[in-house]
Amino acid sequence: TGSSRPQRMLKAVQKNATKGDPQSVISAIDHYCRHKEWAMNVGDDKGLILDSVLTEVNPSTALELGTYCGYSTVRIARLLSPGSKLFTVEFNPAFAEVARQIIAYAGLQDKVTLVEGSSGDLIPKMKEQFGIKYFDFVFLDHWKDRYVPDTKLLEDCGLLKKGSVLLADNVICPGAPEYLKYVRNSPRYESRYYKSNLEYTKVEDGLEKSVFLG
Ligand SMILES: Cn1cnc(CNC(=O)c2cc(-c3ccc(F)cc3)cc(O)c2O)c1
Ligand SMILES: [Mg+2]
Repeated sequence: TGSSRPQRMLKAVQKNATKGDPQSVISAIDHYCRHKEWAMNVGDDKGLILDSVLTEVNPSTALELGTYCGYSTVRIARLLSPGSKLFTVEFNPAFAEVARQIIAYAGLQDKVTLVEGSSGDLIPKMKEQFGIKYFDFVFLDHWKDRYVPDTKLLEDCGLLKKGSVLLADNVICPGAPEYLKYVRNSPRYESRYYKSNLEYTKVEDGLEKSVFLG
């Protein structure tokens, strides 16, 4: 059988990027997805917003829900301070396999722990399994109908502290209407919408940044 889109993306990285150079991995994926075949990475436009929020928060322990091929994993991990850690959760084993190779190609494997499984199952186990106290930063980019239940789970498991930042992708396209209602109406969050566009297109999309107030 033929290759998959994630496997073709990995090939493009191995062909066009420099081993150990995260920026070249990001550029190789963006070029491939803009000129060869679209893929659901956060992309370069929203990626710049992700970079700026991440740099502002400078998290010690970050969580990503929805690894896919590891594009945003590389974007986040490349900006972490020494000793900081990124945990990323992916349900799909084929995606996880490609992501591991892309993260390793970027040379970021020591900063990243990729956990395979469903976020709903894994979040309650993270404190005990990885000795995590809190997440300073959470990037939500998995199934859009999981954004609300997993945010509630993070709260209930005591994994958010005052000032923890949630950044959610795709709040317009494909959309996460219940999530926007939840964080915008809750007294426990201060939310702000960053208008942008769906990766590699002119369609509107954006990121919602929500600060947990404790
Ligand atoms: C299967 N699967 C594994 N992970 C996920 C979660 N991610 C998404 O669903 C996702 C979807 C889109 C998108 C798809 C089609 C379209 F026409 C427009 C937008 C964009 C994104 O940035 C996403 O994150 C889905
Ligand atoms: Mg997305």
